[in-house]
Amino acid sequence: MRLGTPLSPTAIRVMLLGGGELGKEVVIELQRLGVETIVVDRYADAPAMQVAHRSHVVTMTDAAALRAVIADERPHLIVPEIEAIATEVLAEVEAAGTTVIPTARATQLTMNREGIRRLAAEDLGLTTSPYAFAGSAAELMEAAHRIGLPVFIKPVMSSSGKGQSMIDALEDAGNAWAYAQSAGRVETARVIVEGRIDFDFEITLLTVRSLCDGQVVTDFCAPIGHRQVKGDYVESWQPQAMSPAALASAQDIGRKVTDALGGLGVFGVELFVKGDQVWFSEVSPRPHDTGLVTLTTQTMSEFALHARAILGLPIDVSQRDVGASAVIYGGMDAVGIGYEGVAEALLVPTADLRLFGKPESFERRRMGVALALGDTVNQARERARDAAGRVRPVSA
Ligand SMILES: Nc1ncnc2c1ncn2[C@@H]1O[C@H](COP(=O)(O)OP(=O)(O)OP(=O)(O)O)[C@@H](O)[C@H]1O
Ligand SMILES: NCC(=O)N[C@@H]1O[C@H](COP(=O)([O-])[O-])[C@@H](O)[C@H]1O
Ligand SMILES: [Mg+2]
Repeated sequence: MRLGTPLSPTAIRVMLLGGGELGKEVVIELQRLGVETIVVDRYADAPAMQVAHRSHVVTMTDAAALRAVIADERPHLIVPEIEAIATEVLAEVEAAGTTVIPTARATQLTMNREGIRRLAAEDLGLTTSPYAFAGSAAELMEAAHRIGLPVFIKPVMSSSGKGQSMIDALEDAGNAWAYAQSAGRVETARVIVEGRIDFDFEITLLTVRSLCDGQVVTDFCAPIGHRQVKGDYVESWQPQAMSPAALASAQDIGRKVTDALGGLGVFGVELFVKGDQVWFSEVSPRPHDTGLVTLTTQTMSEFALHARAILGLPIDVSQRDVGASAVIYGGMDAVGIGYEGVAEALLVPTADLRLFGKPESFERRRMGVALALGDTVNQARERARDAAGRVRPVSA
């Protein structure tokens, strides 16, 4: 693809659907290459909007509204950034000649847990947790009984743990159903019920499909370990030590899943690991929140890798340093909050920060992240947690 000058007839226009913290870093990388960037999200002043050429506030689950903004902007590339988009519109625009990253089909399959789970387990034969889908509280209870407790319940369309719960008694099925209905990213009366995998650790295997001499090649970043609380990541580190057999198996799964989804760009392949055994959990067809750590550990962060790969440019997945990330939550429901303790946080050796600039804080909304390096993963984790803990969100 020939790059051009933004805001001129030669411009390459990239539209992000979703403008959170992950999209913000992708936009910054695209800006560095002189790409014209347009960000669409459900609310004004989303992080990526603040660094893009233009932005639009659109209900992206509304097919007509999404169609209209795409027709208006005529982007060359559409980059979905969040799990709440009317994906049928992406299939339409792809058929009409616009590139969807990685592909419209991949976004359709991954936006709904049912699509990706059936592809992985039933078509590709990958090992996953036992699972069933339920469309009512009664079906949920029946599925939980069949799979065996404890089970995880998640809305089929959700992310960052929204609407997710774990139950270890059948009488809690009704509450889990109600919670899933109330808190998913999109209203859908369907949940996945998954048996619990008793893993030693879980990883994100960032897998990149890029062009090399006109051929698609697959590269893997070093595995990223992470810790989740209430279905949301709170800490990540790179590399996660694992046996050669488990790593080979993880890469084999990563390759199979991303080959099946196709297209170009970064994928976050989520895997559970116990000894040499690896289970596929899910995959994001875009940069992954746990991959924020690559902002400090890799030669090219996952965001730079995504920007380069989708433009058909060469990439380098090498890791330079051992590092970690720790999430900074808002800790309060308030608009336009302040951040104290930033100087103290940056006094932690090697520490760096990203404050996303989200206009509104919620108790459990991710507002920033601390990054740090170390001689060991443990040292990097301690530093990142220390730095994150020194940042104190305060109301206006
Ligand atoms: N079947 C399972 N067995 C054990 N742990 C699980 C299972 N399913 C989910 N978890 C735990 O919950 C976390 C979140 O689950 P999952 O990734 O499916 O949710 P999500 O809403 O898509 O989150 P995100 O958008 O952050 O990836 C997992 O990373 C894992 O820690
Ligand atoms: N696990 C997926 C993930 O981390 N997605 C990231 O969070 C944003 C939404 O945040 P918000 O809910 O605070 O608006 C998304 O836009 C994306 O950047
Ligand atoms: Mg996940």
